[in-house]
Amino acid sequence: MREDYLSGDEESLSPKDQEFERALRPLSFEDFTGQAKIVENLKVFVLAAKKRSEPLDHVLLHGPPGLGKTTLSHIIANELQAGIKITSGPVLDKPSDLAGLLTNLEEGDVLFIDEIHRLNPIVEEYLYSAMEDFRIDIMLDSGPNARSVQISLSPFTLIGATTRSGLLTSPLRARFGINSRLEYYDAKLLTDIVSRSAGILDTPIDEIAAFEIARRSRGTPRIANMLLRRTRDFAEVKGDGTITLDIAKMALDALDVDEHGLDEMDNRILLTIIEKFKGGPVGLGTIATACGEEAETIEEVYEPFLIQEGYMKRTARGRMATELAYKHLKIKPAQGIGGLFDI
Ligand SMILES: Nc1ncnc2c1ncn2[C@@H]1O[C@H](COP(=O)(O)OP(=O)(O)OP(=O)(O)O)[C@@H](O)[C@H]1O
Ligand SMILES: [Mg+2]
Repeated sequence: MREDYLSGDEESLSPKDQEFERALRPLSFEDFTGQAKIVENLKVFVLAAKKRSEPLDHVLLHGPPGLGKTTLSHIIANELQAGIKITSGPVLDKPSDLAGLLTNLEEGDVLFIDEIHRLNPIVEEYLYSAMEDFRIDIMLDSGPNARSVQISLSPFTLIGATTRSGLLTSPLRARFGINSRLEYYDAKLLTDIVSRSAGILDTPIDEIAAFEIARRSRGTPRIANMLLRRTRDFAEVKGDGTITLDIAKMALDALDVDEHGLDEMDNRILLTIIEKFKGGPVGLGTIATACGEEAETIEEVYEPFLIQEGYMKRTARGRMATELAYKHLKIKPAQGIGGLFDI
């Protein structure tokens, strides 16, 4: 279940979930909690661009799923009072798809390309001149009649979002004037997000219950909102509608979110490294096969959080479980490994 809302794929969400996401999505910088430095900078750049009546520099937003890349892109367009056209890397199959979108942009509009690391390389080449000089050269006809026509574009802002900035080519990356990495949220910020969302949903929630949901949300607003929603179901069925600490704990346990906010797959990954590979180092592909999960998903979704929280390490020879992982799973390191840690 967790994977459904970890993947940002709107299409993978049920219509009810989509409606829910839309209702809770902040629409202005003021509503957007956290990522303070990024937001402060963006506010300045947006204001400056508006003052000069120029389009905002191209923006690259990267970081793990569910931290607010799509949300921020919409906010930037709103704050610029500009139109936004939305597409994604895999959808732009041919240069003509891109050309169609670009020629329809009005001055100052935002073009949002999600999953920009998955652009077809040929399409990407066309994007370079569009980003740099606001023009594209299109080939008309082929064979002896082939000729290239230059089309001028209205100055626009490209916002690219990616969970895998490491996969971007350097020429593409170099063309973004603003490059921001979103970080996981701390429990305090997520408590504010949960409280705000509960307010929008008209669900009474105790502050301490909001904190409990927040601290078990893997540092991720999308997860915090989804856990809030499921918890609200428990409050309505098992309680009087108010989310109390007891209700929150009951719901989170029922959803297999452990005391530290790690979910079933997080724990399976750690357990696999420890039990099957003596704590590592072990390669990502091997872990993936043993866990029955895609290597890409582990690298993009699970691993960043496990590393940030100190459960896992990346070394030149592969992934290793840390002392904290052993403690968390209440496993004593085997002889020879135990010397590494002081448990
Ligand atoms: N800073 C925030 N304050 C309040 N809510 C937020 C914030 N960031 C994200 N959210 C909520 O979390 C949900 C997920 O955010 P969003 O879709 O922008 O993530 P994303 O980074 O684009 O994820 P993905 O990489 O999966 O596309 C949004 O619907 C929004 O309601
Ligand atoms: Mg997104």
